[in-house]
Amino acid sequence: MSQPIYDRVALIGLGLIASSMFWAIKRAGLAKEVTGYARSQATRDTARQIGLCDRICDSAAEAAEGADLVVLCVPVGVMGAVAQEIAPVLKPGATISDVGSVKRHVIDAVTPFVPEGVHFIPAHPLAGTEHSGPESGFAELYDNRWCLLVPVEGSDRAAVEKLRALWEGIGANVEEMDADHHDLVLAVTSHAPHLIAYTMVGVADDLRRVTDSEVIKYSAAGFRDFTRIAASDPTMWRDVFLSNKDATLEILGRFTEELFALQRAIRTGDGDHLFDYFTRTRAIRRGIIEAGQDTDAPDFGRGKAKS
Ligand SMILES: NC(=O)c1ccc[n+]([C@@H]2O[C@H](COP(=O)([O-])OP(=O)(O)OC[C@H]3O[C@@H](n4cnc5c(N)ncnc54)[C@H](O)[C@@H]3O)[C@@H](O)[C@H]2O)c1
Ligand SMILES: O=C(O)C(=O)C[C@]1(C(=O)O)C=C[C@@H](O)C=C1
Repeated sequence: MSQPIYDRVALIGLGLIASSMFWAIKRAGLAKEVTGYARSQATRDTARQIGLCDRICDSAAEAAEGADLVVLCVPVGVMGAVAQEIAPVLKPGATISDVGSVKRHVIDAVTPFVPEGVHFIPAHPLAGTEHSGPESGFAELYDNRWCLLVPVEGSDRAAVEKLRALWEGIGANVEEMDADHHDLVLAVTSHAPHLIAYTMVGVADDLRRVTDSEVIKYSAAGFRDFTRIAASDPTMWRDVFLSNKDATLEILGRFTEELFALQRAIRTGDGDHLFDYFTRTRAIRRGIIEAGQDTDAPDFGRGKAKS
């Protein structure tokens, strides 16, 4: 057990990310009290039943009042509205943070409501699953995963370091990044891949009408991975795409160009193009495994990839 970093932490929105934060904060003893609030009565009831948070409140303002750290764990599209709701009760010197998958939009939406004397430090843990809701969280979610802090101009360094200590205390490796750069990187590594998975599963579903249940019956491992990603929360991902429009469209444009080139290589029988392309992409995968970034990958061959 560590020393508490904050006396009181408030988690607004009690889904996968908040519930995992709660269990990890408790595991390490990083806060004296954690309060929580979710919009629906059903979620609050479930949270109480499973012992999520020390105190479940019936409004966001009640949960945030007197907190030293308030973390917005709601979909990106409602961050601004929730910040507006809690702004009047935030205590001077408190930190307000978020976990949204997009940063520029959240900064623009929340900043107007941050009271004088309150520190706003956006964050994004690069960890998740396809599950959502209060029962989906687990203490180990952030272990050895990145959490990116995106301090805004003039952020108080002591407040940033305190938030860094919290994320490190719950298992994450922390780095700082500029908001626009974050949104471009995540468009490549997370947002576009999710859209591609949604599309692939949608195509297979259309095809299913022709082949009956064969798509499901014979679904290969690659396709099953797509279906896992495509099972992610629709509200969360709708908001991600609508709020990271430019970067996602830029990456999808490049994706479409490369897809056309591969399509052409198949049509014209250009095996060299296909072979060179797949050799390049294989090296990327091996690089990720060698860097220890894929904790799900089997151990065999790790660090011993042949060319
Ligand atoms: N799931 C992931 O893989 C992942 C990873 C990193 C970051 N994120 C980000 O974390 C945030 C939360 O995602 P999650 O996966 O925990 O979602 P989730 O669907 O599991 O939980 C979201 C919670 O927010 C509540 N909520 C929605 N609107 C609200 C409102 N107006 N006021 C109060 N509560 C409200 C919902 O009832 C729910 O309890 C999102 O911004 C998402 O972009 C998600
Ligand atoms: O592992 C998964 O299921 C995820 O999709 C997690 C994932 C990702 O794309 O890596 C999803 C959204 C985030 O904002 C961060 C992490």
